[in-house]
Amino acid sequence: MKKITIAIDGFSSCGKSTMAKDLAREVGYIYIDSGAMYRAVTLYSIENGIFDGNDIDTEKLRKEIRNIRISFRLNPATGRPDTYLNGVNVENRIRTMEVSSKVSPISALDFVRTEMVAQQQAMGKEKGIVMDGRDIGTTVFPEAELKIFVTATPEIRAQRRYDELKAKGQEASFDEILENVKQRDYIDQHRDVSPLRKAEDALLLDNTNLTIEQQKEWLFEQFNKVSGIQ
Ligand SMILES: Nc1ncnc2c1ncn2[C@@H]1O[C@H](COP(=O)(O)OP(=O)(O)OP(=O)(O)O)[C@@H](O)[C@H]1O
Ligand SMILES: Nc1ccn([C@@H]2O[C@H](COP(=O)(O)O)[C@@H](O)[C@H]2O)c(=O)n1
Repeated sequence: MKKITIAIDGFSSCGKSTMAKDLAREVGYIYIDSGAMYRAVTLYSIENGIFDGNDIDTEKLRKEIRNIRISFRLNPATGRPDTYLNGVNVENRIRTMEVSSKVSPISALDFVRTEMVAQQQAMGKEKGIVMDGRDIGTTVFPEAELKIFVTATPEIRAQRRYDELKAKGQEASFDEILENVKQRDYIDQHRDVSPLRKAEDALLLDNTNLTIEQQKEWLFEQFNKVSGIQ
């Protein structure tokens, strides 16, 4: 069967990567978490003096952006890809609240997006890829054969993230997570370059009242419909 490109976009913490990873594993496609790439640039910026409080030294980052290499390698223990920043595994460090609170302003910078989109398009040039993010169906792969746009209420998304952090034994505040989810949604939707929006030809999935199993089943159905006619 001919391989296709699958773009899964949507609001923060709504289950995009959960669906994308499951589908990619089942059908033998590559899975790329594009949000992890923006998070890695943010971590680099925090650790290399690009932030002064919340102020960003954009000129310094502009000079250094071409030297920021992001890659993914399968972690045999989790069966999922870990994120590497210039060869170092940063999977855990990019998931902190500090990175979450600084990532949206970094990802609004045009030169950051140009570099990330180029790296993402290179990763997907052979097709057979599931990529999730905010602009995959609109900018990175506008020709993707299957596009999904996922949403759920902010409260349910914050609750899911809160439960996840608690299950990992990490300190978490529901209110802080909810505020971060809402803030990122706002910045992501209102930035000038590639704002978060549903591509006209994307299928809308509101998974507020769906279980992980139900949304997985729905995605498989869409995949089978589209890949069957390629
Ligand atoms: N339908 C669902 N019901 C309950 N929990 C879910 C559902 N879908 C995903 N989750 C859980 O919600 C949390 C967030 O999911 P996930 O990381 O897949 O979201 P995301 O959209 O990729 O987030 P981000 O925007 O931060 O990359 C995870 O703990 C996941 O297990
Ligand atoms: N294609 C994308 C993906 C992500 N972003 C930005 O990164 C932030 C973190 O992404 P998560 O998927 O890990 O939540 C997100 O809030 C966006 O600001 C992006 O701009 N484009």
